[in-house]
Amino acid sequence: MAVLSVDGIRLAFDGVVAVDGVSFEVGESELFAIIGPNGAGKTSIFNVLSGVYRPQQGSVEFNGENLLGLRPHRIASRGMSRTFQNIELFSHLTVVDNLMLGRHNHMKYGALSAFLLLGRARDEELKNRSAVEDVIDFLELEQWRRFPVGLLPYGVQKRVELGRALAMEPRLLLLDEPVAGMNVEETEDMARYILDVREELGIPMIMVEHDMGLVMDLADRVMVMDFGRPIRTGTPAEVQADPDVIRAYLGEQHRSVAS
Ligand SMILES: Nc1ncnc2c1ncn2[C@@H]1O[C@H](COP(=O)(O)OP(=O)(O)OP(=O)(O)O)[C@@H](O)[C@H]1O
Repeated sequence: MAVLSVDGIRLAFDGVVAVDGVSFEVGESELFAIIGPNGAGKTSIFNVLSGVYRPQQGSVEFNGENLLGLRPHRIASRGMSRTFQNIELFSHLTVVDNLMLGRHNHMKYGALSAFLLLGRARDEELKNRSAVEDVIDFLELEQWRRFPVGLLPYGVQKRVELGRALAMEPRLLLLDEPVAGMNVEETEDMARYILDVREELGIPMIMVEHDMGLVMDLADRVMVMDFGRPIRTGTPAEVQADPDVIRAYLGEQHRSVAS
């Protein structure tokens, strides 16, 4: 069954068509990748899914519910969680505190009650702390937990951002260029964590990424975009063999990936 169904999305800004005729589905536990050259419309799709932009046409259903018109925080509270191309963490706060902020959707009680540890607020605080500890274990962040995020190596900061998204206990995870700017070792580490998210946590994901090796290794299916339109959706093998894709986008990269 599809977790997410996107049908016929069109998004334009004052005559500039960012996305047109985009339809796709993401299944349970599926890792769905969106690729395409700069300006192809990938980030715009994420912005439509997370409620930042409202498309002029089309529909988005998440677990059977229409999302169009909902504000970003409402969509997040339904279980759609996102990481960003440029890290969006509080650099002066520690790893633990940044992860706790990822729990805000699960917080009903105010900071004062939590501080005073009153009744249900205390139970909630304990539950949130325990969820954050699970994320720290899962992403092997123990040694960094008390460091301000801004002092950490870049690859670890990206991992903390994934952690913040996981702390929300998402039902769908949107990863916007999770390995951008990483060296080979950091990329391999991140690839392993992404696979663990799918295999151990069973969370479906949509990944926008320029690293073709990573996409072709990890994704179950890939949608290739060009000038705002999808030109092919299929398995990595199908996409890499498609003459339109090779012509429009992969070119030399395809041959080096395939060889
Ligand atoms: N807020 C906006 N106002 C006007 N035009 C926009 C806006 N956001 C995106 N666009 C345009 O929409 C098109 C698609 O942009 P988008 O950022 O979605 O592409 P992308 O595939 O994510 O690119 P990249 O790989 O560089 O991140 C581009 O022509 C871009 O200039």
